[in-house]
Amino acid sequence: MFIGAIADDLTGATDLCLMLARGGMRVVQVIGVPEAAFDFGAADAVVVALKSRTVPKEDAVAQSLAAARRLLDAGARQIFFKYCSTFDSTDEGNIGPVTEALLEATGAALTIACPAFPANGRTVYRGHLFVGDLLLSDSSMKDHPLTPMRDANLVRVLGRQTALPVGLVGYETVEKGAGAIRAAFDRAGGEGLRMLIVDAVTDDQLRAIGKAAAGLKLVTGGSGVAIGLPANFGFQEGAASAHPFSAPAGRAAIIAGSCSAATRRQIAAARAAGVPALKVDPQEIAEGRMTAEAAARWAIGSDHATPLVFSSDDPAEVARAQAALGRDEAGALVEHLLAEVAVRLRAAGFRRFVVAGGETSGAVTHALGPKALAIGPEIDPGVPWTVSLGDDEPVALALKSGNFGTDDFFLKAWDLLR
Ligand SMILES: Nc1ncnc2c1ncn2[C@@H]1O[C@H](COP(=O)(O)OP(=O)(O)O)[C@@H](O)[C@H]1O
Ligand SMILES: O=C(O)[C@@H](O)C(=O)COP(=O)(O)O
Repeated sequence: MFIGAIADDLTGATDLCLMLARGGMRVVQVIGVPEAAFDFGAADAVVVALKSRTVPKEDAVAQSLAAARRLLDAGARQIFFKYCSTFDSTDEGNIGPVTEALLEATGAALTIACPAFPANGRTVYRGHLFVGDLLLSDSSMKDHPLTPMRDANLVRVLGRQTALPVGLVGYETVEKGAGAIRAAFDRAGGEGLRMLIVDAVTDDQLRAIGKAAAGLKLVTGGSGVAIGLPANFGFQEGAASAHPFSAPAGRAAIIAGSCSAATRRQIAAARAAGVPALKVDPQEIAEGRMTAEAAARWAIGSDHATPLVFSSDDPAEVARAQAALGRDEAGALVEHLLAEVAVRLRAAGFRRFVVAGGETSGAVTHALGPKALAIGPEIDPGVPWTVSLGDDEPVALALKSGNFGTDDFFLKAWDLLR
């Protein structure tokens, strides 16, 4: 194993797997901290998918450390901590505390933090994160149900999450290439800095950052900064690496718990194209007026190829549900219901699921119970099809990050399985 990665959510893990596979590596995604006896097979890179983005920071640190120990014991040469390309976190964490713990576990003096992912419009300039043309704090991420992002200055955001000194490697340095970037790392290390936000606006800059990071025991960021890492171990971008992929036959459904702008557009496009959709509302769930049994029965009874069950709503409605129920309770009610719907659908013969939302994907995947996922073809940047491994009843899962994918994602994803 060359790269051992820890991802703070399920969609982020598949996103990273896709990037490493495109870099020529054989990649396996493990669900949750693997047991000591877990057989990683011939994987060049293993991505452990946690659901640690919004849990209390102590839990996130404990889970991440347990995963890191397994990966280091299995021989991982470099540890990668994957978080969201929109730096989803709160002032408590979990990016800062987990990075601190992983620095200690790996014995690394210094690491980088780079969420840039130009293919999906995430760029970092002078330490500020942009989503498309907007600063993070002006983007729809300011209204995220669990991790509203209202400051685009990542040095400041990360600085609030850690007592360790945070610095910046600016655009002028990154432009000069890997040698200059490595020299900046050395200088920063000499000054006692421990975490460096790194500017990047293009894939070529990310490749240079990856090359400069060859000597770092710990790298942190979005999947974008992983673009240059496989080459450090002799792998070639584009080399055939994916597991042979074949999706199990069976019925299909779309399950959406993301309230992100892209997911809401995708739902609108699917409905406009005639996909039947059932909306589940947190207050109806809390009052027992909507149940998983009823939602699953609706999907099973549908004569459409890909019925859609969703909770996604606009910021005003999310705020209303949160005011009535509490933020975490509203989220948990929806996650549990959608996960149970998936379990009931599988029992009824459904074998193909598109799931929208990182927390939602975590809940659904944990409920379905696979231990690992094999990575299949790319639907859109950052979103591959996957198939569950070591499962009596394998399922094909497309775990879509809330803000990824074109508007027709829920319509076109199935074409790759035909
Ligand atoms: N209508 C709603 N009201 C309140 N919370 C909701 C609603 N729909 C979904 N949620 C919660 O919002 C969170 C969305 O997070 P996630 O699934 O990670 O999506 P994303 O990928 O867009 O971040 C989940 O915890 C989900 O249960
Ligand atoms: O880096 C990214 O943007 C994604 O891989 C990711 O982690 C997104 O998380 P969700 O939007 O919560 O799915």
